[in-house]
Amino acid sequence: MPPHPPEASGGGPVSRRDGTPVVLLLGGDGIGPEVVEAAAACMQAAARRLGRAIRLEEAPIGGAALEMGLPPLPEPTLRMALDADAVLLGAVGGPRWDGLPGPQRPEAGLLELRRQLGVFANVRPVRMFAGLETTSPLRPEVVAGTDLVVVRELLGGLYYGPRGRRQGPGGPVVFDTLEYDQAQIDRAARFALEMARRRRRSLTLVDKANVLESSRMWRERVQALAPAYPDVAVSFQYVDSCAMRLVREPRAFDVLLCENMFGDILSDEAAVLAGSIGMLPSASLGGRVGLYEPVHGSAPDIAGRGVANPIGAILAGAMLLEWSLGWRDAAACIEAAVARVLADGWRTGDLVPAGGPAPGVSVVGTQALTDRILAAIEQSTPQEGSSAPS
Ligand SMILES: NC(=O)c1ccc[n+]([C@@H]2O[C@H](COP(=O)([O-])OP(=O)(O)OC[C@H]3O[C@@H](n4cnc5c(N)ncnc54)[C@H](O)[C@@H]3O)[C@@H](O)[C@H]2O)c1
Ligand SMILES: CC(C)[C@H](C(=O)O)[C@@H](O)C(=O)O
Ligand SMILES: [Mg+2]
Repeated sequence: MPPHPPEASGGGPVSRRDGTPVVLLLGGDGIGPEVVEAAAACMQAAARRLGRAIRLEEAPIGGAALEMGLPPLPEPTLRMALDADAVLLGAVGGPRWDGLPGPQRPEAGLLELRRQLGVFANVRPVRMFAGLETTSPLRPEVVAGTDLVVVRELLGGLYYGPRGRRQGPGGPVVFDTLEYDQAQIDRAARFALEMARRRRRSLTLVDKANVLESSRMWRERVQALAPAYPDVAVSFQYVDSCAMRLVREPRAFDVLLCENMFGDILSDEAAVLAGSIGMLPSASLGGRVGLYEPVHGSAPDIAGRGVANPIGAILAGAMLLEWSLGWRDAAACIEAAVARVLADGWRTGDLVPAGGPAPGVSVVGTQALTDRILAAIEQSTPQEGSSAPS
């Protein structure tokens, strides 16, 4: 699925013309296009199973755009994203572009896209699927039953604060600034409290309030907002000890609310609880258009080999159907198909533990695993009570 110039697609919010939702696919770099192709096929199959349709468009971003002589977020790509009903992105970045200055790097395209879409709440569910317990390097009895969500603030903190270098009296000086205004904290905190209310009603604010002024303000604001959510148990945990507790007793957590950088780091750590980083999806919400991504990156070490785990992207596609299109039934269809295929023993290589695959497990590539999931979607029984708009 090579990206093509956005102009070629005709553009425009087709959903607003004929009722068919438009999903913009941004494959990006490395394994990004491989896993987005798998996720797009699953979204289409689930929609078809339920008698609906999606219109897919494609555009370049990141290194793929740079290779076309375009900036990392080309203007037509941004326009198509703003006009779409939802955006599914693979990953951006890779060693080929690591020498570029910050604003020209592929990653700058993704950060600008998030900012332009206004998606301040990044939801990263971490769930251990039944049957995968022995794939984690952690003990099965530790990871079994893990079911938590990292809510990562996505548009503030070190990622977007002033940064730079200057000459100081004793030599070069470098700075990155961690800055939040109260409104940014409040909207993320309310989002996480609402999410906790719909889950097991437990929220942990992850911070470094023993050192950072920013963290002290996050605590104050969560304490100020919590009384409006008397059904949610709110607790506070320093990020360093949270990193330890996450791998020691993951079932202690329900919703983890993090500022931007803490959430980035802890969600990659939490991937170990799900067996592999290739398993984790994410949804970036709260803005004009939802942005959905697997949590992993472009994995240059395995790109082009057809071995990437597509499940994180496929589950991100399911989140897209639920959160942006309101198709809970189609999302459930994909989630059940993934669970079924894993329970039947199908795995990509990243889910094989150091000692080798267990009896009954078959290790396959991206396409073969996707084909199994597609077959399971096609064989599924659509659930009652569709949440689809009629
Ligand atoms: N959202 C994004 O676009 C995003 C996220 C993270 C990193 N990146 C970029 O990706 C590049 C590589 O970063 P990295 O190596 O630190 O992280 P990474 O997530 O790409 O890879 C880390 C390790 O996990 C493995 N892995 C990742 N996804 C996998 C999958 N689906 N199936 C099987 N194995 C998988 C990789 O092979 C690698 O060994 C960098 O340029 C980075 O900036 C982009
Ligand atoms: C590629 C990078 C900018 C990105 C981030 O740090 O947000 C990635 O690590 C992620 O987790 O989506
Ligand atoms: Mg990350």
